[in-house]
Amino acid sequence: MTLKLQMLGTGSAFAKTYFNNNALIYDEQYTLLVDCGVTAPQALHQMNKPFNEIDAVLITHIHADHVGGLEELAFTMKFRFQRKMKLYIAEALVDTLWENTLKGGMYQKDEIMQLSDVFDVCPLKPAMAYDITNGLRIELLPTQHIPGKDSYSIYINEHIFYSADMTFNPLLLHHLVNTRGCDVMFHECQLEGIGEVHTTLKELMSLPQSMREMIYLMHYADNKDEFVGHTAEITFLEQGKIYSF
Ligand SMILES: Nc1ccn([C@@H]2O[C@@H]3COP(=O)(O)O[C@H]3[C@H]2O)c(=O)n1
Ligand SMILES: [Zn+2]
Ligand SMILES: [Zn+2]
Repeated sequence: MTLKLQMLGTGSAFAKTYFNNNALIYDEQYTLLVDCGVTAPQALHQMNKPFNEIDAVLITHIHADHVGGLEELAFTMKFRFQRKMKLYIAEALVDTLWENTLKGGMYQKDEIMQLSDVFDVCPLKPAMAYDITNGLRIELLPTQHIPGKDSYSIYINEHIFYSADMTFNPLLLHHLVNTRGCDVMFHECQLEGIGEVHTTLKELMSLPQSMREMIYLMHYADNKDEFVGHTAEITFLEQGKIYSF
């Protein structure tokens, strides 16, 4: 199963030269949007890709750079394309996405009263694999990001780890490589400072060479170019480029 991945953006939450860290995953004619941040509508517009060319959206956690574009996506689907997009979301996030994020902007008496009025909601149980298509299997892995906040990484097709936002978890990374056949990691990265809610480049550099070779960095700050050439075997993911795995 070969998948294609294209980052809509590779920036950290407040980056200004990169769009939010959101991805398109392609399996032949099927397109899954992974996270839909504030900048996702603009990024898709620049790629000439209207919302109705996307089959489903999956969200990893509730921060504006991951869900801030959902209101525009859902309104556009409802009023312009007259249909709902499929929304893959951890079951623990369903109520809070509506009550604490979307309801304020989207509520409309008798028309939009709940999340299922604007999305075809598909709640996912963590640590359970789901076949989205014949060639795309996803599993949400609960990971630490912000204290008390549910947040998930994604394990794709039994060999690709997509961290989303998380603090460094070398035990999980070793476990995935040693017992689950992981050989590619798209990992978020804080280039400088202490990683209170993110994983730092320094932490990723502390992994063995064999694991560094698997890592593609994403969710990085505007000064990323200062670090090119200083990441040993680790590679930077480039916004807009299509990768095959
Ligand atoms: N305890 C926190 C909480 C949040 N933040 C910043 O807010 C951003 C929210 O999106 P993010 O991509 O998770 O990155 C977070 C931090 O930049 C932070 O730096 N410390
Ligand atoms: Zn983020
Ligand atoms: Zn976050």
